[in-house]
Amino acid sequence: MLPPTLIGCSSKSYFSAAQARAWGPEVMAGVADDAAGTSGLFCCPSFPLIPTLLDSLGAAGGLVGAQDVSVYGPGSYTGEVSAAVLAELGCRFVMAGHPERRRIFGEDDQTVHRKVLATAEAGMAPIIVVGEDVEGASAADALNAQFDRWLDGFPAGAELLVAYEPAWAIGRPQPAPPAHVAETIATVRDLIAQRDTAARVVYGGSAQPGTYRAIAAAAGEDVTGVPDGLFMARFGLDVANFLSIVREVREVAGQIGR
Ligand SMILES: O=C(CO)COP(=O)(O)O
Repeated sequence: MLPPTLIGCSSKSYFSAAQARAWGPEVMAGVADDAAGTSGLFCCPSFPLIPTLLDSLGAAGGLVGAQDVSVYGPGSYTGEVSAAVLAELGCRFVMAGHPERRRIFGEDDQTVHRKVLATAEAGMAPIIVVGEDVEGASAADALNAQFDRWLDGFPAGAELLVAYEPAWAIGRPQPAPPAHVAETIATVRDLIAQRDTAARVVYGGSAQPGTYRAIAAAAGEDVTGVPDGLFMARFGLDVANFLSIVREVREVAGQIGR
């Protein structure tokens, strides 16, 4: 079962090798005095930087994931990285369905679905990045379609991390409005409850200091609207920023008994 609170950073293709070498140990030092330590902290770096993060954050109890995976198993697929080798290295997660993969690299639902199944079959947890592409479009409609198409045949009881990341809120100065996030996280939990998966849900899309507290405030009494953590890119690259988000999420999650 995944940790109850998950706070992660996808470094996309931002990190240099030197930055990746520094990030893990600096994050570990920053949580050394925290009872929760590295529990639930994760990083999804680019492929060549995975061993670096496994040797630091991964060896200290944090989790490491890949940003992509081949739809094929090991074999004659030049340039591809199989789920088997990611699992062998020690990855716990593989991302699938990110709007950048769909928009820039043309990945369709079938490709996302194959990557989700390849990840689960190799014993890792897919991070499905779900959400509406256009501001104002129905999040529930988008989520229903993505859950149906991407999780068809998903193994019963397998681990899954759902990242609600509305495409229009990624790479912006501010995240999606907290009330919208809280409402949609509750919808994600409904969809999860309809399936036999051991899933957690996080919010991503310009997530930054203040985001988690604001979502929790917007959710109010209905704590089903509060995600199990956050998934950053830009605002997680800087260790001081990442650590301040870790402290905030842990404090607020503790207040609602997570
Ligand atoms: O795409 C993201 C994580 O997958 C989020 O990106 P930003 O945090 O830079 O908006």
